[in-house]
Amino acid sequence: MPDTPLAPVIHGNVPGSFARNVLAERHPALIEKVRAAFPYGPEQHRALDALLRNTADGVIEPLGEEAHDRERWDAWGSEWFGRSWFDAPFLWSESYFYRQLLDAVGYFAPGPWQGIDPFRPFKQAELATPETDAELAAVDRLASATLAERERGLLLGALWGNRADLGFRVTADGDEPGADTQLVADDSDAFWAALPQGGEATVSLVADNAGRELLADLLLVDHLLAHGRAARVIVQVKPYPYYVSDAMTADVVDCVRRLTGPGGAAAEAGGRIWAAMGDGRLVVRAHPFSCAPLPYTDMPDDLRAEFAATTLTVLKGDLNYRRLVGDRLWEPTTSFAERTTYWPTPVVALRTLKCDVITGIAPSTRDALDAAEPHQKWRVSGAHALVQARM
Ligand SMILES: O=P(O)(O)OC[C@@]1(O)O[C@H](CO)[C@@H](O)[C@@H]1O
Repeated sequence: MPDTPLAPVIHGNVPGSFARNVLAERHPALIEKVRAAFPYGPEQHRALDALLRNTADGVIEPLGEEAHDRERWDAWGSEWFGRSWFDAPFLWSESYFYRQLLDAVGYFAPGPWQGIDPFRPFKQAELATPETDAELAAVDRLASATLAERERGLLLGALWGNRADLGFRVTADGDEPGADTQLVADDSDAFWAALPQGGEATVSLVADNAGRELLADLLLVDHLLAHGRAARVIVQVKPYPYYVSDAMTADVVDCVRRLTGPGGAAAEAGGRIWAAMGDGRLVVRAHPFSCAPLPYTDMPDDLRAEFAATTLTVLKGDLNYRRLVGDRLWEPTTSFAERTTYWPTPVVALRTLKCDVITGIAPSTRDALDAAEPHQKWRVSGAHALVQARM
């Protein structure tokens, strides 16, 4: 790791902060949303009530003795047990909240609710929206564009798809990106240059949200494979439901089926993706560390080796960005390249800005954003996005 002085780790105990708002507002709202989405029984209602009370003013409890991943969570941060949710590092407390929510709804326990994704109704609803129809129809228009336009459109589609995360929507104002959307950094030329046609590259894509974001990601992946910019793509998803809409293998399946449905260019892409999964050019992986409450600097050797065996890694979304550069209050001009030197391949981040963490922007960009938006709202509003590369 380079010499950049470390910025403070983000905690949820700072009044008025984004992190505190997530713990105090977003999580309770999410519990109620999940509760309303399923005909859960009394046991689950009691557990959800308990979680609601606990996150507000209780202390963090360890997982039950029977939990299959108790040891793992002990290793990932048993020092936070017995403390307030607000005093633990934000990344840790948020991740653990999702783990506890799964316990409350019986996701891991043997029984009828085992394996029922509490976020599935929201993910599915998104795949059925008119906006999704419109996006798939737009793939036809892209097919007749020049190659450069098509590549720009596919990359921006995957980028802005990240605004659609369902956790963000629990508390965000407004739904769709507005006209004021803009890129605060754009290294997309470096991304394409790293993947020349016929270069036999293997690309790792660390996915973020299911639904529209994943559809756009898969269309980008299809393009990389179909145009010889990659010979193989490994898509990393989550092994269990996480951060509301994070993609799992089931969501990849839903998206591929959705793509193949409507006909036209999207369906052709869906057919190619299906075939690529069949012959191993597109591989889906779900490593347990994908749901770890830790930065990627702590990734285990086996996962590091998986990434190291590839040509380039693309990390999607806000949470992956936090884990990539560290969940800290960086000065926005902190070097992205320095923060990511530890990553075993060249790395590209595609994210919309929905939390306090930001690195790698020019001083003039920071100054313009600070001047335009009081209280640095640009960091969290989802109205801005970036493509950052370290080659
Ligand atoms: O990773 P994603 O889906 O782009 O965003 C996740 C998110 O909505 O959740 C976190 C706060 O709860 C932030 O990192 C971000 O706002």
